[in-house]
Amino acid sequence: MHYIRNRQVKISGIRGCCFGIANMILVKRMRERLYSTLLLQDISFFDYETVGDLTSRLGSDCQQVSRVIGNDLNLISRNLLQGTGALIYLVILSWPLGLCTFAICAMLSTIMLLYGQYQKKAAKLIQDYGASANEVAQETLSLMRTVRVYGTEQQELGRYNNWLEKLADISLRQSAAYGLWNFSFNTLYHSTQVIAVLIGGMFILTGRITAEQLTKFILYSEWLIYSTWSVGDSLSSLMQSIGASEKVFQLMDLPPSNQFISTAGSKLQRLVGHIEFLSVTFSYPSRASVPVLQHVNFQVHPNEVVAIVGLSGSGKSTLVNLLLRLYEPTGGQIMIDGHPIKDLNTKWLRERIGYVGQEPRLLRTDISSNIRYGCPRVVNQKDVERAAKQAYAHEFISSLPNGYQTLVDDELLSGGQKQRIAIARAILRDPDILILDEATSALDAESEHNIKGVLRAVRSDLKTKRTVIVIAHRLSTIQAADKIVVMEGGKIVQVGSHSELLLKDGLYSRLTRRQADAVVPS
Ligand SMILES: Nc1ncnc2c1ncn2[C@@H]1O[C@H](COP(=O)(O)OP(=O)(O)OP(=O)(O)O)[C@@H](O)[C@H]1O
Repeated sequence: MHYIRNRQVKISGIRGCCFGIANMILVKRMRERLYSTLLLQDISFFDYETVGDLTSRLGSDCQQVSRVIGNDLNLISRNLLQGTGALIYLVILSWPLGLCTFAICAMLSTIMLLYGQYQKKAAKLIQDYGASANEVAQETLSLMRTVRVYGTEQQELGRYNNWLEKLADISLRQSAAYGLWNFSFNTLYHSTQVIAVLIGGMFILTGRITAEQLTKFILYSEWLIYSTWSVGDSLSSLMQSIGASEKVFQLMDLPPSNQFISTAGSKLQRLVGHIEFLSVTFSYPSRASVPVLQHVNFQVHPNEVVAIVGLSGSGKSTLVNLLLRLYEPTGGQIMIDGHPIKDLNTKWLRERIGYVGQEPRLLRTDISSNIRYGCPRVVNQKDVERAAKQAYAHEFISSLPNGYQTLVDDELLSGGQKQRIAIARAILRDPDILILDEATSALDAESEHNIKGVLRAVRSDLKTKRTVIVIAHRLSTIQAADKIVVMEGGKIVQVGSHSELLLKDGLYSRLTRRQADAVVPS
């Protein structure tokens, strides 16, 4: 045994190094593959999965899976080979003794398989609970301001502790199972030696084997038992890895969304910007039974500025989501320049749309890179600054110590400043269709005035004519729109210009009156 162990120690350095490298390569490949699969999923996929869960799959789960190749499989195969050799030699030395030892090893293997199965289940639970704990922590830390303002630190700690307790409970059971497994191993290991000495002693007395053969037998049976134990140990950790990896492999096997097949769909020579919604009906996949849009019909002519207004939750942003092909309509269809949107190449279409979302988020990089983000054409710093000027962002950017090179992230700028950067980003693309979803909601009165200026500039600039869709809560920003579409409960209830709609006693005039009342103190 000493000889075997010494040899194992000598080669373990080289083996450890090789498997360390293999491990590193494997983890990297798995993370790359998983990340690229996630990036190519439909948006609806992210309505079901949580960010904390996905990030822990990318992190600790990938690491756990790599142990399978890096260590366990290697140990299992080596010990299986050693154990089989030892068993053959034991049977040759004395078949009755050899069979007794084999029977003990079979018992050990059965216990080991049961233990392995348990470890697999426990590992899966540990990964799930760990992911849930991560999710809570990630959510709480990213909403720190809300937590602080509402004083919910203890509540959040309780939520986190709840998962930690579940984790501790399952880890405790896992340790107990490990103790039981080791106890069974020790008992069976010693019983091999007792059987060898008792039966072997009798065999020596009857002259069936010599004392030297019995000594060899005891040594080799130790080897066999050690190998069986080692296989069991590695198998349980292999099972843990498999338990942890199930979700990782499920995620890695997801096919990419069809919209990422670059050859799919046609590319028009140019995008004119004529948009038609024909009896469009839609429900979000995560709430399939709740209709969000019902038979929506309207059209936007090329170079028109169309405003969409309505109460909160009436489906305004959903219309834009469908136009950006983040979701597919469940009924009816959307036409762009006379072509069904689903027949157009998605990448080509999105490259021609500039979009400013409700809560634009910035990347942790400099302002210039944030403005250039995703721009499909080659642009220089002058273009960036021109776009920033049009978005009325140039002045505040220039006042920062490092100007356009200032490192920003989501926390370092005000809501209005972030929106202005997002508007500059959309303008820099020189899009054929510009979509501003509540782009003025976080802007102060002066900036709102400036954004109205942007809209005016967009309309009057004959060289850069484009179709513009504006979703706004503040009706004062969209009075000059060519057409105003009024939505209520997923349906279009009014369409017309500001003055036309004011003359009718409908939702638009009610909303306008309500906003005017809110501004003028009674
Ligand atoms: N990803 C989603 N999954 C399920 N339901 C959603 C999802 N996004 C929005 N909804 C639901 O769809 C409905 C319309 O939402 P939408 O964001 O389009 O309204 P909106 O008119 O833009 O509202 P607001 O003016 O408040 O932004 C709402 O009832 C909302 O709860």
